[in-house]
Order: sequence, then structure tokens, then C-alpha cells
Amino acid sequence: MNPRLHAHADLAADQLAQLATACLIEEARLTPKPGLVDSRGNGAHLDLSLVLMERSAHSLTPAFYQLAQQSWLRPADPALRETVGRLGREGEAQMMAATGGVNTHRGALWALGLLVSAAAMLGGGAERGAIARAAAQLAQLPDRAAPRGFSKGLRAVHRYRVPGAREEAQQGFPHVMALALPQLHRSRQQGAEEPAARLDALMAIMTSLSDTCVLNRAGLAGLDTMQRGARAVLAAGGTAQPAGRLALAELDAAMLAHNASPGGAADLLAATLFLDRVGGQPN
Ligand SMILES: CC(C)(COP(=O)(O)OP(=O)(O)OC[C@H]1O[C@@H](n2cnc3c(N)ncnc32)[C@H](O[C@H]2O[C@H](COP(=O)(O)OP(=O)(O)OP(=O)(O)O)[C@@H](O)[C@H]2O)[C@@H]1O)[C@@H](O)C(=O)NCCC(=O)NCCS
Ligand SMILES: Nc1ncnc2[nH]cnc12
Repeated sequence: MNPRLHAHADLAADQLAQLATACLIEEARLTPKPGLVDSRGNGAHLDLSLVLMERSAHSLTPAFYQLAQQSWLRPADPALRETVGRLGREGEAQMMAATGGVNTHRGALWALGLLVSAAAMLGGGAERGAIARAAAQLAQLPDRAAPRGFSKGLRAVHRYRVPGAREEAQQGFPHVMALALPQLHRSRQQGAEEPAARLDALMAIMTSLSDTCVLNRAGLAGLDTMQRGARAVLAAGGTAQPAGRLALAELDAAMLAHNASPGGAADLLAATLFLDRVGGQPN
């Protein structure tokens, strides 16, 4: 690469990494989220806190930067997939070191890592649909260096025969593209303040996601509670409306009663905030 292009790629990689980190922090701070860590407290989690989530988000900035830099203007091929897999695993190790071994953002690193790579593959200026499709192409490629073995997500995917984090990415992030982004833009257009529009986008994801975090902690009953509760919030006019706010409080109480936390949905909200800002005009 010539030196000027190199400098441009470095700057763009830095911007993508800072944006991805900011989206993680904005997701974590958004309040009130049902069952999740937010500015009020730890939700259904004993080992997580807002301070830890923010430390974790910052620990991932170098990984996002490396992912963007190494993916700059490259095609989705097995060589890039293996590089992205290696950088993802290194990023996860950094995150675990920063949190003392607590899994804060594994799913978020997966989703945002692929999207950061995809945005860089397309040279930084692509529209969000193209970025999601490029991320899906990467996710569909085999990573020969990936260790095989047990994960809590895979256990839920097999036990309940549902799609998990892998499938969400391989399908081009349908919960982000078809549900959360349209809801975010609709709520803004209807006059909702930004936090309410973001909470509505989270609700849109929760109406249909098979969140393996919820399944592992609370089974199909917990997942049903999450999906029905999120639908009730949106049917009541969303979180900008008093009735929607009441339905959200009921959903929070129900999630806590199930000891359930929609960590996968929270990751996809961060991905939504990223694509909202990186991928062009509202659709
Ligand atoms: C593909 C990987 C994400 C691995 O996925 P897998 O399903 O095999 O394994 P998990 O370790 O369970 O991670 C999946 C995480 O994805 C989030 N998630 C869940 N459901 C969905 C869904 N339907 N769609 C999208 N995303 C989803 C979720 O992440 C959040 O929850 C985490 C907390 O989870 P956990 O520790 O299980 O839960 P707790 O209840 O807190 O635990 P206890 O208190 O009970 O102990 C938190 O991290 C959130 O982020 C799932 O956990 C991916 O890791 C992978 O293969 N990476 C390889 C490297 C690579 O190729 N990277 C490329 C891009 S960088
Ligand atoms: N706010 C949050 N609370 C709990 N788990 C999460 N995973 C990602 N964001 C989260």
C-alpha cells in the first residue's frame, strides 16, 4: 500500500475502533434495560457491573483497530476469515484479562468485530446493508484455526434447535437490519427522545431473538417471557409513552424473577448503534 493510502487506512481503522467502543459503552449505560446491566445496577448478574462493562469495552478498542486495519480493502476469503478469527480470539483474551475472567462482551466482540472488519473491507464508506452482507460472507467462511469444543451458546442452539450468535451473523444480522434499525428510525421520527428510541430498538430485537443467554438461564419459559414482554412494550406505544414505560417495568420485573438477562439482544443493540452511525442515511 502506498504511504498516503496507509495513513488513510490507519485513520479510518482508528475511527471504526473508537466508534465500536463508544457503541458498547452507550449500550451499557442505556437505562432502564430489562435484566441487563445499566446505570441503575447489575440487573440479573452477580458478576457484572457498569464499571466492568466499560472497562471491558475499552479493552476491546485495540482488537477493533487491528480488525479494521487488517481487513482494509480485502475480499471475504478464507485467509481474511482466519486473520479475523485469530484477532477475535486475541481480543477475547484481552477482555478476559481486563475483567478478571468474567465474560462481558464475547457476543458483542463477535458481532461488532465482524461489522468493523466488513466496514473496512469496503473502504469505510459503504452503506449499512452492504456492510451487513460483507460481515455475513465472512461469518459463513470456515475458520480452520478455531478450537472445537463446548460453549454455552452451542449447548442452547442444539438443545432448543434455535439459531444463535453464529447464525445471526451468517444470515446478515436480521434482528439488526429488519427489526432494530427500522424501529430506531421510526421511534425517532415519532418524536421519541434518543434513549427511548434506543430502548424501543432493543425491544424490537427482544420480540424475536432466540437469545442463548436467556435460554441457558431460564429455558423456553424465560425466552417466551422476554419475547411477549417486549411485544407488549411496543404495542403500548413504545418506551416514550407512559403505558410503554409501565410495560417495560413489568418486563424488567419478570426477567429478574426468571434470573434472565438478554445479553445477546444487548450485543445486537450495540451493533445497531454502530450501523446506524457508520452506514449512511436513516432508511
Ligand atoms: C460465535 C461466538 C460468539 C461464539 O458463540 P457461541 O454461541 O458458541 O458461544 P457463547 O460463548 O455462548 O457466546 C455467544 C454469545 O453471543 C451472544 N448471543 C446470545 N444469543 C445470541 C443470538 N441469538 N444472536 C446474537 N448474539 C447472541 C451472547 O453474548 C452476550 O452474553 C454474554 C454473557 O454470556 P454468558 O457468559 O453465557 O452468560 P451469563 O448468563 O452471564 O453467565 P453465567 O452468569 O450464567 O455464568 C456476554 O458476553 C454478551 O456479549 C452469548 O454469550 C464467538 O465467540 C466466536 O466463535 N468467536 C471466535 C473468534 C472469531 O471468529 N471472531 C470473529 C469476529 S471478532
Ligand atoms: N448491558 C449488558 N448487561 C449484561 N450483559 C451484557 N452483554 C452485553 N451488554 C450487556
